[in-house]
Amino acid sequence: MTRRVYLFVFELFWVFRCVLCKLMFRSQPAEPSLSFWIFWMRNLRALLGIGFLVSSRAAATVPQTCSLSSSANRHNEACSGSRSASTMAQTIKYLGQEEAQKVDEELFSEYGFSVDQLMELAGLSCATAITRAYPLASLRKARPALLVVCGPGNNGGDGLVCARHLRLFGYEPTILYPKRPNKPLFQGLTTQCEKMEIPFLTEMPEAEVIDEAYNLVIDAIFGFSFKGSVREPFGSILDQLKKTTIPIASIDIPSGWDVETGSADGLRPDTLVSLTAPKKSASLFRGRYHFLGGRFVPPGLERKYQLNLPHYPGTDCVLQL
Ligand SMILES: NC(=O)C1=CN([C@@H]2O[C@H](COP(=O)(O)OP(=O)(O)OC[C@H]3O[C@@H](n4cnc5c(N)ncnc54)[C@H](OP(=O)(O)O)[C@@H]3O)[C@@H](O)[C@H]2O)[C@H](O)CC1
Ligand SMILES: [K+]
Repeated sequence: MTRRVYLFVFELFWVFRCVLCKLMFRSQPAEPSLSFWIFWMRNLRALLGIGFLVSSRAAATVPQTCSLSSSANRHNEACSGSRSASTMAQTIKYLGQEEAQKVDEELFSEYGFSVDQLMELAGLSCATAITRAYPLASLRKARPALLVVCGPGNNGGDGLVCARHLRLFGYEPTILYPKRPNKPLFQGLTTQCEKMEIPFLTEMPEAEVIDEAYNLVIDAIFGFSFKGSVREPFGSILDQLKKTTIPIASIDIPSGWDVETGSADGLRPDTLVSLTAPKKSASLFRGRYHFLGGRFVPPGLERKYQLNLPHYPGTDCVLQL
């Protein structure tokens, strides 16, 4: 925060200096030159800086249920692209349900990707985001235990991949996978997790048991194809999750939320990892960490849907918005 204030003061000083120069020397050329554009871009940046400061202050007043770690922010500040990523978050397109499904279909039909390929990248992004927001050293329980709750669609598949990578990163995930599709892709992902010695629960524990046993819940129940009111067994599962007090990290959409309009009495995740591009309901997310993952969008597709994705720093597969 202090660093942001210094940056802001510096930028304000820079703009005043430019304005003064303009007034004294009237040096603006008749044809807009590069320096003219830089001058106005700087002005715009400082104005956005004001908005940024105001909004981060507002976010600091949102009540938090957990104070695990600020390392996600520290990582972000260490990355050269971090500040521009925060500013650019305002220009990223937030997708409606139909549009998200169209982008997804096009990735397979027009761009030649397979589901398991993208699921692997999506799940890896989610696991990486978890390591940023909840590093092993910050966990409060003696064991780095996490609960991953997986649903019947591809969001659940992302959860299985995420669990496998988290296991390799030194966490101890346990999976609840109550409705398993009869498809080779999901059967393979389940076998991989079993071979990684990740335990599977046979039923959803009570909220108090979850709070006692785990540091974090990863919500991979529903993604962008969720519709209508929640059917069992997921209604009871979500009821327990709403009662837990440990942080929840949701993959793509907080489960049970309408993809576009959210849910007034739904889950209140601490972290959201939006995949490909945030969905409309993500604008209602009030948790601490919003990440973008799924760094696989070809430029033609990004242009077609005007996604305005921010630049991921270096080789990172995830970016904090
Ligand atoms: N391009 C990308 O960004 C990628 C994202 N991925 C992930 O995929 C999901 C979207 O996956 P999809 O399978 O289309 O949808 P869901 O995961 O949301 O699951 C749909 C199933 O959920 C059940 N469902 C739907 N509504 C309800 C309800 N009201 N109550 C209970 N159950 C519900 C339904 O299953 P049934 O068996 O009951 O028919 C749906 O079939 C996206 O969000 C990302 O996480 C990919 O991994 C990679 C590409
Ligand atoms: K989810």
